Amino acid sequence: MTVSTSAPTVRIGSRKSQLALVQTYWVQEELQKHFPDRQFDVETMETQGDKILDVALAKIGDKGLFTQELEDGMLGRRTDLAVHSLKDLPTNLPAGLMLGCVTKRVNPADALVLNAKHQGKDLASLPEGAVIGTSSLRRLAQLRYHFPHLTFKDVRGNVNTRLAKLDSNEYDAIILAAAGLERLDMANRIDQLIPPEISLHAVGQGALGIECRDGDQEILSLLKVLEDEDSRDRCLAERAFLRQLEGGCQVPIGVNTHLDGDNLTLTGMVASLDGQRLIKDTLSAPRNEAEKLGQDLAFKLREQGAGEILAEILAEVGRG
Ligand SMILES: NCc1[nH]cc(CCC(=O)O)c1CC(=O)O
Repeated sequence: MTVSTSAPTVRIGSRKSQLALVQTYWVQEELQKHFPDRQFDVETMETQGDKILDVALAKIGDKGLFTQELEDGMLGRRTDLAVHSLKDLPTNLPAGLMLGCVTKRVNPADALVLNAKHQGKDLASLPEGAVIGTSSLRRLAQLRYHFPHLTFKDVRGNVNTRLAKLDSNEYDAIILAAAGLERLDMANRIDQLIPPEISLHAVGQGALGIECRDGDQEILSLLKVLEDEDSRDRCLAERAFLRQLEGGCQVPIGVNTHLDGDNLTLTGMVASLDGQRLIKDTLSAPRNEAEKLGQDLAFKLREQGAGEILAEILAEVGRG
């Protein structure tokens, strides 16, 4: 005789933006496919980052702006896991929570999206003074360094809002993550994929990070089916690099990683806001030392002056 025990419903927290929902429904569907006897519900929440749209992101800093309400849900046991774009998940999580899973990464590169009047152009061939929309200090610093003929202007809002501003001629072009456009089925809007020699991507860009209560074995065993080991090891190295450098505010830090068998290579850079100075280096290590690799590269960049650049930015942006 079998006793039927009905396992509790698994509650998944998500932001409400279209991209967040696409990502969360994908996770829900995958979990449902692997565990047809379990029930998976989605609970949407609005985060601070969704509400504050009139202040430049760089000025707000990055203390869980897009994650805190979702984290409160898990700590208060109203939800069991939260789906994030990994790049929005701070490298230090609140006590009681952990990064439970990193999913298979899609293209981590940034993409140039042009206003229709510039069709066929790229970053190098855009006219002098063309206005590029980006709210990321990382994109700003690297693109200024390589393309001093361009001008840059902050752009906020979700992906659809930013595209609407571009199309209404507020900008000549904007920079977005290729991953977000792909997931929203708008890869056709990509005019140029920006190669790593020009701009290193954000830590964790293109992967989803699933957060859960620390040591929640039941949820962790479900999440195992979504884990991609290559993406995880690359992202762990990237996150350790950022954690070791970060002074508590959003700073121009970019990375690139690749795996060659078990050998993991990490390239990282720190740039000044004016794009005048850019410190960049590369290190490799066995993949099972991913986090140590990230830390070691951070120390290497500090030896080359990254600390001074970061201190200047902290002073400039006015937060610690
Ligand atoms: N901070 C916004 C954000 N967070 C994640 C993505 C895109 C998806 C990803 O990088 O995984 C975006 C939009 C963008 O940068 O264009």
